[in-house]
Amino acid sequence: MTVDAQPVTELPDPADYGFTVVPEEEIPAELASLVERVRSLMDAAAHTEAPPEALAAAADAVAKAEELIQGGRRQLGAMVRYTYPDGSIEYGTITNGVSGPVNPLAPPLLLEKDGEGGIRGEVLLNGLYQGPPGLVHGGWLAALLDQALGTASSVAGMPGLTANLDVNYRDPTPLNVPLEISARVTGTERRKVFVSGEIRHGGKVTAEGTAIMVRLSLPE
Ligand SMILES: CCCCC/C=C\C/C=C\C/C=C\C/C=C\CCCC(=O)SCCNC(=O)CCNC(=O)[C@H](O)C(C)(C)COP(=O)(O)OP(=O)(O)OC[C@H]1O[C@@H](n2cnc3c(N)ncnc32)[C@H](O)[C@@H]1OP(=O)(O)O
Repeated sequence: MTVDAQPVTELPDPADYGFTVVPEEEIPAELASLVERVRSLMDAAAHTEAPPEALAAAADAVAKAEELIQGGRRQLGAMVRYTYPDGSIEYGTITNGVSGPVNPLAPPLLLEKDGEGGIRGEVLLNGLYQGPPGLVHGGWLAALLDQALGTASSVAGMPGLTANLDVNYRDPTPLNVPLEISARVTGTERRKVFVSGEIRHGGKVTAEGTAIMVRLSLPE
């Protein structure tokens, strides 16, 4: 396979393209804690069997909480800048639906470099991500793989968009247990970056995927 999709030495800075960039370490602790609280609230709301009066009182309290944080809304495409322990930098959308640090919908997914050119991470999916009883929804597994595959391409210096994603489900993936995610670049051809990755539970692959990421072609 030819190697034309050369890694760039420095990632493009989204600020040069008009996006707000928030360094991860500058996300207020109070916001992180609110997001965690909302995640927990979503799980509680999805599973509650509390009586109607309690539900009505809870809805009122949530409406009040929402009022408190209105006014001042972040730019839709705002990005977060992560600095890895080796000093290298990575960008993501701050509200990314799979890994955005301020998005309560995103399961807390932290991806780090695996020391061999790829990335790895751990995630625990609760009942909010359920498909079949007790099992993770296949769409969420595909989303997690997509994110990991995109990040693998990006940390290799070749950020891009997913053109094609191919997922195989090998074994049911249980809820409420730690899952391991890994991904790496396997080849390049012109702007195409080929990536592969897996989700494992207890060392066993439950879902695996490959993708073709097409490197961003940015205006000069
Ligand atoms: C703006 C500044 C920002 C700076 C950012 C800095 C840093 C990083 C930022 C972000 C990236 C980091 C992490 C992202 C992590 C995760 C995100 C998850 C991933 C996603 O959630 S992402 C959303 C879903 N994704 C889409 O929304 C894509 C919609 N789509 C398109 O936007 C176009 O379709 C595109 C761009 C894909 C290609 O369009 P294009 O015009 O640029 O290129 P073109 O068509 O010429 O294709 C070039 C070569 O790819 C081959 N090719 C094309 N399509 C193919 C296919 N389907 N299957 C097999 N091969 C295919 C061609 O055959 C040709 O190959 P060949 O060289 O052999 O001829």
